[in-house]
Amino acid sequence: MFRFVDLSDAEVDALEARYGPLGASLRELVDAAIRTNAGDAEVRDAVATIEALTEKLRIDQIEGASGVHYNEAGRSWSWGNAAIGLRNAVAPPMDVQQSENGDTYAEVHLGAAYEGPPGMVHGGVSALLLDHLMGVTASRMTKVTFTGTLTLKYRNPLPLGRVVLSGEVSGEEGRKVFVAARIEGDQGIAVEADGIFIVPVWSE
Ligand SMILES: CCCCCCCC(=O)SCCNC(=O)CCNC(=O)[C@H](O)C(C)(C)COP(=O)(O)OP(=O)(O)OC[C@H]1O[C@@H](n2cnc3c(N)ncnc32)[C@H](O)[C@@H]1OP(=O)(O)O
Repeated sequence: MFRFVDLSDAEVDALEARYGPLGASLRELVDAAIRTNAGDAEVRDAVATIEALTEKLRIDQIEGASGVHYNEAGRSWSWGNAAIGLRNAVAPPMDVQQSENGDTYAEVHLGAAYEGPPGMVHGGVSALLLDHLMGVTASRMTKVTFTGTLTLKYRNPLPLGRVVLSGEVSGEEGRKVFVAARIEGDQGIAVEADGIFIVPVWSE
């Protein structure tokens, strides 16, 4: 499930330097595709070019999904992750910062690809980002935790643009870790979340 890979941090850095720009270009492409007014000929041409690029990348592929990896130094990476995946154009990607006391923080720019109501962030996208940040908060990057229950209160619409997420552990009880978190935009808190994260019995 979590796969050990015999790579040094420098080797992981080199791979991230190779594939990171690919993910960034794809995000630009998604935004451009949503917002373009190009005509029939240009769009047909773009489709052919994209299909040719896809063929090129398909030449050498791994089996299945990207997975979660870690190395001997304890570094962990999940390049396909829907919230933080460096190589995943679906992911903003969110970069979760963790302070010494375990509290978490992330600042993300959500553009046209994350729209739900007009000009607003899709509620499911808020849930995705909160779930991930809260999972990191619960795990403190030292143990495996799975989302058991996530309760969301959508208090205000969240305009597209810069959003800030923050979270902290609010309690622990046996294998259950309770986490509180929120996501806010320029007009204040939009979504509040409470979660119960479980340390699975198999990971103990
Ligand atoms: C660092 C990377 C961060 C990534 C963050 C991403 C977050 C995610 O997306 S995780 C994926 C989504 N979640 C899942 O797929 C979880 C699916 N569910 C499962 O695998 C299991 O049901 C799991 C692991 C939650 C619990 O299984 P198990 O270890 O057998 O727990 P179990 O022994 O039944 O229960 C342990 C305790 O947790 C409680 N509990 C179990 N399930 C839940 C639940 N869904 N909600 C609340 N409490 C629960 C039980 O009541 C029990 O409490 P108590 O000790 O007080 O009796």
